[in-house]
Amino acid sequence: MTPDTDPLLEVANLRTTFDTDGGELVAVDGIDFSIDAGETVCIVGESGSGKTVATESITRLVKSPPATVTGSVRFDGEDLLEASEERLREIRGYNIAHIFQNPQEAMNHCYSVGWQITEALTIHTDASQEEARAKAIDLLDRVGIANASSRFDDYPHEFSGGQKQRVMIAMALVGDPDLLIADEPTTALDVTVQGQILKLLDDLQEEFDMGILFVTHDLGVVAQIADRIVVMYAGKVMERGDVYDVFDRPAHPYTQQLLECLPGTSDSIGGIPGSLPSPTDPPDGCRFAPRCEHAVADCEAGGQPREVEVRPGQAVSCVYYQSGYDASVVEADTGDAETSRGVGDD
Ligand SMILES: Nc1ncnc2c1ncn2[C@@H]1O[C@H](COP(=O)(O)OP(=O)(O)OP(=O)(O)O)[C@@H](O)[C@H]1O
Ligand code: NI
Repeated sequence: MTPDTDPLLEVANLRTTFDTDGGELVAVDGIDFSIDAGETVCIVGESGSGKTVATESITRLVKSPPATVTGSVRFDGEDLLEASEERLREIRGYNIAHIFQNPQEAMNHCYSVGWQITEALTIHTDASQEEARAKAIDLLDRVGIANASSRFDDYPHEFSGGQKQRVMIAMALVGDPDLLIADEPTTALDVTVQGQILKLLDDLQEEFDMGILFVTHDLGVVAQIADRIVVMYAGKVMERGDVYDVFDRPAHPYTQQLLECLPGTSDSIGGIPGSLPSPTDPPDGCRFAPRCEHAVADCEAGGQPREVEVRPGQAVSCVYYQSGYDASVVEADTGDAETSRGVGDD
């Protein structure tokens, strides 16, 4: 357990909206989460839940306008939403690194990968070209690019998809970031390469004591890497907690359904019935209520239910956990055979 120190990143009441022709689109609607050094937090949720917008709001990568970002994002004691654009550029190049879902888009085709990796280092530190080159080659080697020194001057198109993703990781890690934000970094890759990259992130995390914020809708990946999990739905947090607790005893019906849709389980085909509500016109009450088999009238009134802690560190935003309701109605039957692992001494 981490001692009682401030988290590395503390996001509070983060709200990101876009001005669209259809009106104000609320992509992220007042969410909170934190990450400690050395910890991996996964944000999960269906497509369109606001995962990417939330993570890109942290260093204000979302374009403004049309985006408006409010709330607070404290990183190492500094509020990034108050920081100047110049300061943010410095932070992005050095303290908080991003790996984007699509390496094609994030890389510049006109420059060699070596140049692209070293650029951040030469801009943000007083490293010489030679030092930067040596570090880049070391990183390329460590992310598993064979013959790294001879590939330094190759251009992006000379690398396969999996290699490009590794190059992206090298690029992200060159400044020894304190926080790595990885948005579906392995989705496009085959399972073997995906496994290698997850292992690599894990190794590097241990070495650098990096915090990792990892976005995915693949709960299999979450199971491999997460310490804690934040379940997002339609711009809101539905549930959060230690990954073992949430997987063993998911409290929110949405989390339960997500877990039932894991590949290999009986309901995995087709996903959760229904679709996300309109982000320009979200429903009253719990955002998930229109798709929830347990919903009662109170689920469809007021705002998203306030979060209730169901066990230390695990909190859920569901009417059934409010006073006057019987949470056993929604409590998951996770099937003891599948989760026979002993619940620790928490
Ligand atoms: N630049 C933008 N302008 C307007 N709306 C946007 C913009 N970027 C994202 N959105 C909207 O914000 C909502 C959240 O999108 P976001 O990309 O964060 O979802 P996500 O959870 O990352 O989904 P996925 O799993 O598909 O990546 C969606 O309704 C999306 O259409
Ligand atoms: Ni996304």
